[in-house]
Amino acid sequence: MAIPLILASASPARLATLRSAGVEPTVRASDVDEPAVVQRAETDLGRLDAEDVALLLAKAKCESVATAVAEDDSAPEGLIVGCDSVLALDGETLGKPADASDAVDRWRRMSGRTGVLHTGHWVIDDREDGTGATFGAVASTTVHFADLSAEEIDAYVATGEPLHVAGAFAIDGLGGAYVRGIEGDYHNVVGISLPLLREMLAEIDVVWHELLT
Ligand SMILES: Nc1nc2c(ncn2[C@@H]2O[C@H](COP(=O)(O)OP(=O)(O)OP(=O)(O)O)[C@@H](O)[C@H]2O)c(=O)[nH]1
Repeated sequence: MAIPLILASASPARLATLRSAGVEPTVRASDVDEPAVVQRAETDLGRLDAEDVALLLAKAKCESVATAVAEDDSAPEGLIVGCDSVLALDGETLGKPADASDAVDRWRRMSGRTGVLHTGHWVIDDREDGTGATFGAVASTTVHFADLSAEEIDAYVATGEPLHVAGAFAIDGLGGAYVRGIEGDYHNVVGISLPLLREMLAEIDVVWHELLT
């Protein structure tokens, strides 16, 4: 019997990535107000860098779902995993574009340049016989963007894909032609780093294949 995993994310890409690796999670999205969480933290701590933001939001989502699971007698016990992805470019932390105009502006800056896609991962061991551990980590992947003409940027944004993803690009989608290369974990760009998750679970003595259905 596989150890149950609860994915605290509405991301179809994270779900597909886990499924492709043989893990069938229970999806339970959080309703975290991400800008409010960041603003509150920066009021206390000052400006956060991209990795801090990704980890903070992954933690907030995971904890929100853990609270909901605790209040729901019908919810399965298991390992709760939350994630958040952001693109660091020129010292800025970029999530999903606000609108098409923002996506065009982003690509005008990304074209021919390099950014780093950080995905924060947070795990709460909510198993009945588990460790109760709650901890996080960030995986970072360097992304080299191709040189795009203004016409290519407009055409890509017009597809709508950039509007739904952090960094305004999907490496496994229509944006694949616009990524010249990466250094680091590919799935981390898509939204969840499988090797990092494997290492995190090893910290609580969970062996990866114990998750496989
Ligand atoms: N398919 C794909 N999705 C990407 C890529 N880069 C970022 N994303 C998605 O962009 C979204 C980043 O926004 P997040 O706030 O981390 O996650 P979300 O989709 O809002 O879902 P929650 O975890 O419920 O907040 C995630 O769904 C990522 O999977 C990519 O290269 N390919």
